[in-house]
Parts: sequence; structure tokens; C-alpha cells
Amino acid sequence: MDAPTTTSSAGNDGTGGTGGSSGDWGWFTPSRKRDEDAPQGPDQEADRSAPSRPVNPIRPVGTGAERRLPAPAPAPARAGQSEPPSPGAGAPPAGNPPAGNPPAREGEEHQRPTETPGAQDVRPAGLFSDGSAGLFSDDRTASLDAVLIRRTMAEIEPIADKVTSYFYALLFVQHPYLRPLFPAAMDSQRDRLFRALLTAAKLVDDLDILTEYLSGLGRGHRKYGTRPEHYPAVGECLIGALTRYATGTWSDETEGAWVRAYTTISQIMIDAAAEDELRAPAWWQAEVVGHELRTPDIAVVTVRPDQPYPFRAGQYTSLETPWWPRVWRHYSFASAPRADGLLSFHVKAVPAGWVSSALVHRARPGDVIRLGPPAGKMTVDHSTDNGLLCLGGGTGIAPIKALVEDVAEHGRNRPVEVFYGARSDHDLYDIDTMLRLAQTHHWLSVRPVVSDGPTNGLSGRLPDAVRQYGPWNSYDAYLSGPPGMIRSSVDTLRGIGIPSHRIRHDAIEELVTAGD
Ligand SMILES: NC(=O)C1=CN([C@@H]2O[C@H](COP(=O)(O)OP(=O)(O)OC[C@H]3O[C@@H](n4cnc5c(N)ncnc54)[C@H](O)[C@@H]3O)[C@@H](O)[C@H]2O)C=CC1
Repeated sequence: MDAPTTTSSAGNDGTGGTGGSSGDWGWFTPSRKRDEDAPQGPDQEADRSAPSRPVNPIRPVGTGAERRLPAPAPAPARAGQSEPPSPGAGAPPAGNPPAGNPPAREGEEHQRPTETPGAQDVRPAGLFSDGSAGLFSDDRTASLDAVLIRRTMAEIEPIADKVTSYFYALLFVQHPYLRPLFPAAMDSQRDRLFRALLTAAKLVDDLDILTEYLSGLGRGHRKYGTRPEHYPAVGECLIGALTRYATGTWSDETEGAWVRAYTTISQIMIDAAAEDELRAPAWWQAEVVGHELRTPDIAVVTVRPDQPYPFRAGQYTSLETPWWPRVWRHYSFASAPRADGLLSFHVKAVPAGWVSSALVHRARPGDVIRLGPPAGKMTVDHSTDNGLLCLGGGTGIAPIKALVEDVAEHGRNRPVEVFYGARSDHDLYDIDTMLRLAQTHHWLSVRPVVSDGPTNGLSGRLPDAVRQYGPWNSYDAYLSGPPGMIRSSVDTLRGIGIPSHRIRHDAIEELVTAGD
């Protein structure tokens, strides 16, 4: 089992930390060498030309207070000039650990949105729902570090696969003890790393949001057994991979920017994990107590955690089954917190989805799974009486149902309008529950919307159906479902006048954020 992280911050282990935020190049010496001392390992071609990098690790330093100073916009350093690392921002390390011995190809579970979207989608929920924050759109006002980091990202984006493969080759050759923390099949892990980099690159100048994002990431990493001393190794290899592949934009200045960024990132994650350790377990064990097959591919799975599991309706968690150790997937809670402490999830088995298939076709009462911490911000704002316009597509109805229960428990009569979309009537696996809720609560209406077949409900796609009703200007919108549905719904809702800050949904990209 993964061990919890220690509470100590890196940098105080006597191996070069300066004890302050200034740091110095003594523990991270830039090197211009490119092709010497290549490591041996899985990527032999890559390894032959691996850059010769000192093994001095990046050491996160400084205090939380120091890091909350505004992100620096350092004057450009001349080539070869040393520059002390200082807070900036950037790229989190890899996260998802290890599968036991999964099938050759890692399929997407699709239990949470996972398509590769535009940069605006790689975000913590709700942060950029106005869609304005294209990755490089704010370069005019960005700090120099941010500009340098984004240039690197732009350069490597088309070759992200190569860069991440190389990064992991370096990591596992130079630090083989880290290999067991990662899945046996690394396909989706590579994507995760790059998505995390993109996210951090975009957030470089927004320290508050970056801190929130990375804190979640740090807390989520506890369940993997990530420890403070692992971060420098990851940072070294990340810089090594960038050095090799971002040749068009790489310079001492760029390297300085990345070192500062990574130093900040790792420290935020380490601190968040340490704080979290004081109040929550790294993971929960939960026994399956209910397993109801609603369609041949969709199951409602109910579990009993081994200790209290605090969360809010609308949030999600990461989940690991005993059949694929260290392969974690996200699922939303399908109910608001219950008095009996039970949690339920709606799981659709997707092709090549190891976890989803195991949960649907294999899990039975008595099986024990693991849960990570709750995450996500698609929660009800109880400080307003605005109505809730809820769009749930497919198993995306799960958190919508939780939101409805949450409103019911708060006892305030707010209108809640649910549009429940599916491909066919048959796929509306939870319609009975939703209609029962609507019968119980006069403030709730539920409309089934079927896109691909005959129906007694509404026909067409969810956003089009919503457009036929309204007006929605006094409503807050909550969206949950496949990525395409979220994107087109956001467009539609903005088009009909719901301001971006009142449209909530989970990150379209699976958030490495949540620690996965
Ligand atoms: N299980 C869970 O806890 C949660 C799952 N999700 C996500 O919900 C999705 C559910 O997948 P399925 O049940 O297979 O849904 P699906 O693919 O059958 O689609 C559900 C609905 O979304 C509509 N839709 C799909 N693409 C659309 C587009 N581009 N524009 C407009 N409408 C579109 C469909 O017409 C249908 O009404 C997955 O992506 C999953 O990641 C999201 C939140 C929670």
C-alpha cells in the first residue's frame, strides 16, 4: 500500500536546500551539455543523446508566506548568468501510479470527461468558464517567466508524446525506485503529465489559482505514496526532457524560469499534502455493499467507507479497484452525503476501460475498493436563491442527482430544472429515480432528452432542448456529461445570456488536478 507522505518539506534535508526562497544554482546547476553521459534504459535512442545533467535535485524551498508574494517578473538574465530560483509557476510532476499488470492498452474510462480539449478546458472547475483564457492569449501581460514557459510549451506541444516518453525513460532509468509508483502501462500517464504542464503553464501568473490547483494535486498525490524527496528527481528529469526537445526556445533564461516554476510547484504540493495529512487519511477503504446493473453496461455501485468520508454534493473522487492496483479513475458521487455514510457511483463500462469494466462486470458486495479524497467545485451555491439549470448527459446525471438532493436538504424552494440527456430511451437508466424526485419536490422538473432515437420525451441534443425553454437569466447552470456536451452547452448557455461565472462544470480535461 502506498505510504502517506511525510510532513517535512523538501529542502530541509541538508542536501542543498538554502532554507529560503532565494535558493541558488548551487543545487541546480544549468548545463549546456547535451549529449554526454546518456542514461541507459527503455528509450535507447533517446538515451544515447540524453543531456548530461547534474543529478543535484531541484529543492523546493521557502515558506508558504513567501510563495504568496506576487509571482516575479525577473529581468532577463544573460546567457550563462546565474539567477536564484524564486517563485514562479509551472509544471507539476507526474502523478498516477501504477497498475498491477493491466492490459496492453489503457482505455479511457469516460466516467469523467477525458477528451483532449482546447487549453481553456484544462482547468480546475469553473476557473475559466468564460472561455477567455486561451493558453497563450495573455502573453502581453504575462511575466517573463510565464512567457518563457509558454514558449517552451508551444514548442513541445506537437511532440508531446516524445517529450513525455523521454521524460519517463529518464525518470525510470535514473530513479528506478520510482517506477513502482506508476502504472505498468504508461499511455494515459503521458497525457496526464502534459496536461498538467499545460495547466500550470497557463496559470503561471495567477498564484492564487495555481496554488489552489496544485494544492489539490498535492493532496491527491498522497494516495500514490508520493513523498517530498520524489519531487527533485521528477524536476531534474523534466528539465532534462525539455532541454533535449525544446531546442528552439531553450536558453539559460528559460531553464531558470522552469526551475523557479517547478520549485514553486513542488513546494505547494508538498505543503498541501503535509497539511492534509494532519486531518485526513491518504485514502479510504470502502466495501461494496450494493451493485445494481441498470443496463448491460451501467451499474450503480454503493460502498461503505471504513471511516467517515466528508464531501459535498456535486464533487467527485478517485477510485481504485483491487483488480487494477494503482489505476485510479474519477467518479462523481451520485448522492448527497447520507446519514448512513454510504456512497454511490454510476459506472458505465467502456471498451478497454479497466476500472469501469471491473466495477460493472466484476465487482460484487464484499469487495473492497479504495477512494481518494473528494475534489471538484461543482457544488450548490446556497448563498443565493437563483434557480438551478442542470444538464446531465448519460452517467453525467450522477452528480446532478446529488445536487437535487442537496437542494432538497437545504429546504429552500429554489426552482431546479433538470434536462437529462441520453442517446436512447433505453439509456435513460436513472429516469425513474429522477422522476420520483420530481414528484416529491414541486420545485423540481425533470425533462428527458433523447438524441438518437424515438422517444416520448424531448428529441435532440441537450443544448438545443434547453434553448427551447427559459428564460434562464435568473438561473445558475450545472453541466455534467461527455466533453462534447459540456462544450456545446457552455456555448449555448453563454449565447442565451447566462454569464460565464454562473456556469459550473468539472474540468473537461480529466484534472491531473484531482491528483490523478
Ligand atoms: N459517471 C460519473 O460519475 C460521471 C460521468 N461523467 C461523464 O459523462 C459521460 C457519460 O457518457 P455516456 O453515458 O456514454 O454519455 P453519451 O455519450 O451517451 O451522451 C450522453 C448525452 O450527451 C449528449 N451529447 C454527447 N455528445 C454531445 C455533443 N457533442 N453535444 C451535445 N450533446 C452531446 C448525447 O446526445 C446524450 O444526450 C462520460 O464522458 C463521463 O466521463 C461526468 C460526470 C460524472
